[in-house]
Amino acid sequence: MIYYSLNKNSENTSFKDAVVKGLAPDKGLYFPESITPLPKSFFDNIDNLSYSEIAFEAIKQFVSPEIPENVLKTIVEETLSFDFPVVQLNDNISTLELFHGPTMAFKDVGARFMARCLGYFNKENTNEVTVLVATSGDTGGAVANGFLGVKGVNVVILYPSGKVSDIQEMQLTTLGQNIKALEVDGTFDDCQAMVKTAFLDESLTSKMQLTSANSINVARWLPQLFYFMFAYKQLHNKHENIVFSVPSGNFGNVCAGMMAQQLGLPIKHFIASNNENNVVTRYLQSETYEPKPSVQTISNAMDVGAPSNFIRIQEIYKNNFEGLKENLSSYSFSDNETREAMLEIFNDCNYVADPHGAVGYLGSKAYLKENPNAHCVFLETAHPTKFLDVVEEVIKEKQPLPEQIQSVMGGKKVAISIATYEDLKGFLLN
Ligand SMILES: Cc1ncc(COP(=O)(O)O)c(C=O)c1O
Ligand SMILES: N[C@@H](CCOP(=O)(O)O)C(=O)O
Repeated sequence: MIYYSLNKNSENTSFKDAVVKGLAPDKGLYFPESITPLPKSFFDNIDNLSYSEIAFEAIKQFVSPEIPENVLKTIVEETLSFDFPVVQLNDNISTLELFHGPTMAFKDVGARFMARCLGYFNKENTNEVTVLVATSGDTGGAVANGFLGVKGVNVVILYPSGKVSDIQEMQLTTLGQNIKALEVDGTFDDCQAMVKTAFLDESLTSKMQLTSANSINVARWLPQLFYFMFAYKQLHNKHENIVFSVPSGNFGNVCAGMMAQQLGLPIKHFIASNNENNVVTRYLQSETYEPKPSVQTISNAMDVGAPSNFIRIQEIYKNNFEGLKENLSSYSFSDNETREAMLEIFNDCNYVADPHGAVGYLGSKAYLKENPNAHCVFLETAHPTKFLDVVEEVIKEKQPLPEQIQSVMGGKKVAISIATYEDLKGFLLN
């Protein structure tokens, strides 16, 4: 597949180069040159396909010819070694649980897929690659886990000090080996801006090969389209009019859902469910795109003021505002509403949701008021115990800790404090 830069000021490139570079030289995100829908028979036959078979068919065109089919099969099978169950909460609302991987958030699939692609491309390369990651909570842990011990790859994670949960912080600061954590005096947007600046800094890029493991990177972002296909497989015999409510921050996940739809997946509509960081909710109301500094919320991984992937969404819709509005609704909710939703889901559905999933639930309810015939699936993007304080305080019940969470408890935090881009540069050069 050929990829082009959305800033339209760099040369087109291959999948391999897009993965190894992360961001185009003109600072644009890469986007595939074409999307060929899968045949109708693929969707008609989806009941007979395993998750790995679905994923293989769905991603093949985006990674070939650089990743041969036999290698891709192995990458996909290794990536998807856990479950993605849909749980029905009532007649109109289900949740797709995306937290059964090693770090218990939906980032595990993209991180594992990308680590394997980079490992494959790096096999014969003796040069080391430095993977820079900005995280508001979950990407950092997933990338740390996915890339731990990968030969020739150094990972540097930037996270906003005091703005991630305790468990998220342990997941990204305690592993050691080739994983380094930088605790930034700032917000997630500051971390993301520093990472993007580093890619453009020739005094760095002339000395080291930098890439990104944020959804900037197509190998991290595109595998997220699998989720929507996995949910469809589980639901299409029971429900028509499937609508996905995606708790959104950097907008990679909902944009990946739109890619699944471009491949032919019959999705009726998307809902981008936001916390108070609601640049896209405001855009759909006013047609004015006005990023603002992020505010801190209990759904911290969505505390993003300037979402990276919105430009990819604009590209899918060719900047047609009305076309986008037909396919995407967006709502924004306060922390109080989120807490009330967590309690309602617990009392009415006997289900424990995390704050991000609860925002997705609220988006489903808001949409259903106007569209009562839809079946809404909100993505449960992280396990509730990653946000133990908030969850236990709201539902007033102790939660058992899954093995994946227990395994990082009590680890020794190692992180270097930084405040400016110059600090980051100094760290990388040393
Ligand atoms: C738990 C959780 N939910 C939702 C999101 C938002 O996803 P996206 O950035 O793809 O919009 C994130 C962060 O990416 C997250 O970690
Ligand atoms: N919410 C994310 C922010 C980064 O998103 P990404 O999908 O671009 O990596 C996080 O948890 O770090």
